[in-house]
Amino acid sequence: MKRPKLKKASKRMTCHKRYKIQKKVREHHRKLRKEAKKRGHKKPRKDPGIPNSAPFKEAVLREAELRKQQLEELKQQQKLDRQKEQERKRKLEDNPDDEQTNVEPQQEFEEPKSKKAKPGKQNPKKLHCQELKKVIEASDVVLEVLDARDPLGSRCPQVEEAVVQSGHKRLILVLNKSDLVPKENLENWLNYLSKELPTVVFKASTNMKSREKKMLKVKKKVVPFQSKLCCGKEALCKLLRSFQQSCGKDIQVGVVGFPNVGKSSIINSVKQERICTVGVPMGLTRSMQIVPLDKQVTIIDSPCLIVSPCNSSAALALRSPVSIEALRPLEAASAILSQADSQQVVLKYTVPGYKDSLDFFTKLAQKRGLHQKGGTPNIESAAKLLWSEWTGASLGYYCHPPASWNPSPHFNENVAANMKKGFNLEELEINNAHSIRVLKGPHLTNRILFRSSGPTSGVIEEMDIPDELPRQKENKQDSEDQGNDDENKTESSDIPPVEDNGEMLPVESTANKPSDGSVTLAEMSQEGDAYDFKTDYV
Ligand SMILES: Nc1nc2c(ncn2[C@@H]2O[C@H](COP(=O)(O)OP(=O)(O)OP(=O)(O)O)[C@@H](O)[C@H]2O)c(=O)[nH]1
Repeated sequence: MKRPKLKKASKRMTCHKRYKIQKKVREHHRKLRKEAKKRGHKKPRKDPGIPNSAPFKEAVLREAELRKQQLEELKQQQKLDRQKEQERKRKLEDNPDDEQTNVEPQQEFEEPKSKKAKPGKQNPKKLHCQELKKVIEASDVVLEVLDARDPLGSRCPQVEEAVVQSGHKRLILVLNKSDLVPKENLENWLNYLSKELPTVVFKASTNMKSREKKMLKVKKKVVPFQSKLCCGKEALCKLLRSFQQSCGKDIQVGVVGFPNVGKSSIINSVKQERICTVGVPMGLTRSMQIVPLDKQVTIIDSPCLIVSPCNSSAALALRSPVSIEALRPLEAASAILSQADSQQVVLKYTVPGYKDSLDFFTKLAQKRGLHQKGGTPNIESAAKLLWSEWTGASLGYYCHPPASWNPSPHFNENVAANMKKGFNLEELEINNAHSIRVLKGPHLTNRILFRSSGPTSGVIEEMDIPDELPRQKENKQDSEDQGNDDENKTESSDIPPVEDNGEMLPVESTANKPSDGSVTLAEMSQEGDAYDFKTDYV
């Protein structure tokens, strides 16, 4: 006989009873606190974080983020190992007599180990390239994310060529970080880039904290997200949908670009959720991540493009995800400074005029109170400060677009026309105009004119990456051999050579003359060292 279903007892109670319980709970907590106080326990103090005025705030955050990532990966690895061990034990327990199964699980267990060992031995840059190629191959539309502060410098001819050669893929340029450049400049760039490819003006949401995330989920209607923080989302989504409708099939959209241009931030902004890892450290994304936008459109996040060693020192300094210690800060910062407008630099950093980069770093160190023992200005710290600001996400610098339109070699008028097929470009134009209207430009003192080095070459073929890192190994060996000698070296050993008259040698010449046996920026890249994966991608 079927039993009638019992109705669940209601948890409702009288207010009197509820308040009584709450009071009891409060009393209980008070008692616990009192007892803890008696035992000498103090309430743990809240971490106040790093103040904005702290020097190297971004560098410190970067390192903390990397450490966190490494820890998470280690935990994940340990968890996987534990799971495999448990599985093996369970199989052994199930079939203790079966010799074959005794052997097989062992092999099964060992095989992934050897597979896992491979990536460690293989150059991690190659893995990076493999992932990137997978993303490009899987995509119908490739979004090339450009930093609006240097759009030309964040274009990668190699990726564009790969997309053009595929024949059927489409390429869209996304001008991200448009909040960091003056409006007129943004308009000029939009006009310039739109001649070649569909271009979307974008400003990704940057401070989407977990609290905001919760708020989004709870109060779906009162979302401060779109209006306040993100700009260009509608334009991008409508553009992708217009293409999807013209294709009549589901589409995959790959997001590619150099480190820190905001690929993951764009995906998070479009999804209005913190799905992809975002942060100031360069090269945070290490593998592709598939994010469905809706039923028809899927977005794929990709690891950053690898910068080729043939680029200028400034391009290497701005786009190589090396740790600040691995990079020679004075060399990197001088390369950046040499391409910036000196008057605006003076205005931004509120230092008196400077003769050369060494003079500037000395003055900056004095201004910011960066001193070594004995009170001499710590110019290396000043250089690090400048470098971390320029590779961070808040400094507003901008470049002028070329006077005339010079299409990239792989683009001709036919290719450009082909790339625009299937998109609703009139709608895009209206949406872009709206985005520019809504955006506030950076403050006058936060605008530095920068001379772009032109498109940055990227490495997308695995074979272009060396297997071994001979120089790095040599250096390691050397430093081990030198032992205590190195420890005795002062910080000044990193300072680039200075001419007799006190002037610092040009960046290129200093790049060729490492004073302490360490490799220069260009050398590091050539030998696969620009990405210090030991430090950044353990
Ligand atoms: N001001 C501003 N900052 C942005 C914008 N988009 C991203 N950022 C910041 O730029 C930094 C890098 O953003 P990510 O989304 O991690 O960049 P990514 O291209 O995915 O970086 P990788 O993982 O290195 O490839 C973060 O600190 C973001 O907060 C933007 O539109 N405006």
